[in-house]
Amino acid sequence: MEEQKKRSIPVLPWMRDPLDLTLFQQIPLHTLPSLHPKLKLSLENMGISNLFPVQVAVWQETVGPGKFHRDLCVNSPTGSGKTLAYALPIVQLLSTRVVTCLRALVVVPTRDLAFQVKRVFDAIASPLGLRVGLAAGQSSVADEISELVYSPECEFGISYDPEEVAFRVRRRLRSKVDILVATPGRLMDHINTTKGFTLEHLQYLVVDETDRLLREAYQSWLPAVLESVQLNEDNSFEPSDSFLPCSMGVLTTRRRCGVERGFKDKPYPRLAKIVLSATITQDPGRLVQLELHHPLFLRAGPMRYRLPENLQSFKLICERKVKPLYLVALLKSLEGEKCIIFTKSVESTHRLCKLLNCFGDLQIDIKEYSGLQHQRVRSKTLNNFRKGEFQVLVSSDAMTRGMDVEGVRNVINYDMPKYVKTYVHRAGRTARAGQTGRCFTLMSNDEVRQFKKLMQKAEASSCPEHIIQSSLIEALHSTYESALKKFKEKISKARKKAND
Ligand SMILES: Nc1ncnc2c1ncn2[C@@H]1O[C@H](COP(=O)(O)OP(=O)(O)OP(=O)(O)O)[C@@H](O)[C@H]1O
Repeated sequence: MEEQKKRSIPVLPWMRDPLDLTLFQQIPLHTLPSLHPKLKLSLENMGISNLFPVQVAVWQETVGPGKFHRDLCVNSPTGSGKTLAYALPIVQLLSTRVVTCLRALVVVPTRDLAFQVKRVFDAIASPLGLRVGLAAGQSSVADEISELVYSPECEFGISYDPEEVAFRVRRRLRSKVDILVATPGRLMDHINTTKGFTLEHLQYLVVDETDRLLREAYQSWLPAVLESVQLNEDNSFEPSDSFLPCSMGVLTTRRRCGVERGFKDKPYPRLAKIVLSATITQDPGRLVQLELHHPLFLRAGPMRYRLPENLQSFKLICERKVKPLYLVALLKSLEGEKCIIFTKSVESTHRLCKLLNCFGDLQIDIKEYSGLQHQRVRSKTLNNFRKGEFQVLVSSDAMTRGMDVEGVRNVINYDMPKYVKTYVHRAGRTARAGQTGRCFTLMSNDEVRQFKKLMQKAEASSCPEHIIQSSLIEALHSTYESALKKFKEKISKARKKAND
């Protein structure tokens, strides 16, 4: 009944006829004739020789024949290369810019994801002389401001007209960056309080992990951005793709023009948008907030949720009270392969990590990554995990969205996810970029049915049971007893310390 009700929720008309990404092939870089040579070189330096299907499709609709006449809504699996799918066309389209000002804004939900996306832009935009900024609370607001805006000296010569002087002062501050990667909170700080920070020249807006960003208002960042841009749209009307400085050092932005239905074919300048997620929302009420222009929906196949092609899913059935034993046995069998364990909450993450570290003979370096930790600690842990300094990360769902760590061979759901979206994002930390990967989900007998339903929504063709020999579990019992004792001692010591 509930399922039927959900199915009957209407979707927006443009979502009913998607462009199927599975019909696109990977293509070698040299077959893209318009690709900027420096961009091609940067990609080659990154070890990239082909573009993935989603990247080809977005390129065609932006730089290619589509010419960005429509906004794009992209629903493509985890690890399919969505970051480069938007970064490449934006960098190519900005490669002819003359003066630096903020032309592209990429909004992502978390700070670690913002660092990751900035790194991708840095690699391809810097060789073209484009500057990329970060507004994610990585440093103090003052430091961040100094990286984003500056005041050019003695630029306009002498003037005796007070109106002109006031105008010049207002316009004095300039952007240091062409592209900004931001989290909503810091973005709003800059919109509201940073002098000289302006979105008036913005031409491209990317909303990554759209469903997550639309789920929470985050200080109404989206209306604030659209409003700041619209203020300027009223003043700039000439359709052109170029960005020219005009007289007196003041910049005029010429946004891409579009032909909107209901506007009697009148072209008007607009902000071009790309919104993406592996689990895009279909909720019309949420999607309309994005004010997409004649949107084109790009989706991989007919299903709403799609798992990476080379992902294998397994279920591991055991009684609740012996779950830690099964987990330890599983970790031992994975023989030090890079692995992320997901739990249901930050508290569970902390406890499980502590408990695993009490297993003396496990000989696997295990670290915690959760919202309970200070951001600095979290980022350091993630960097060390990336570098391969330890093999197992125990994480809360802070890690699920977008994070790309090379070489993660296995994901373990210590706690079964409640929602298919959570499964998709957790499992998607492995089997990225066409690699193989496995996702194990621990569950008790009474959770099996619920898990089956969840997997059906994710179009998982099969999810066999992973069997762990009972002899292995029995052999672990005594180690578990002493680990548990050690764990309890540690917990009570920590409590005592906190109370002192
Ligand atoms: N054309 C390519 N060739 C080889 N590797 C690529 C290519 N494009 C992207 N990659 C790599 O694929 C991995 C996944 O890319 P990315 O993080 O953009 O995926 P995503 O679709 O955004 O995933 P998620 O939905 O989890 O955020 C990255 O390590 C990236 O470097």
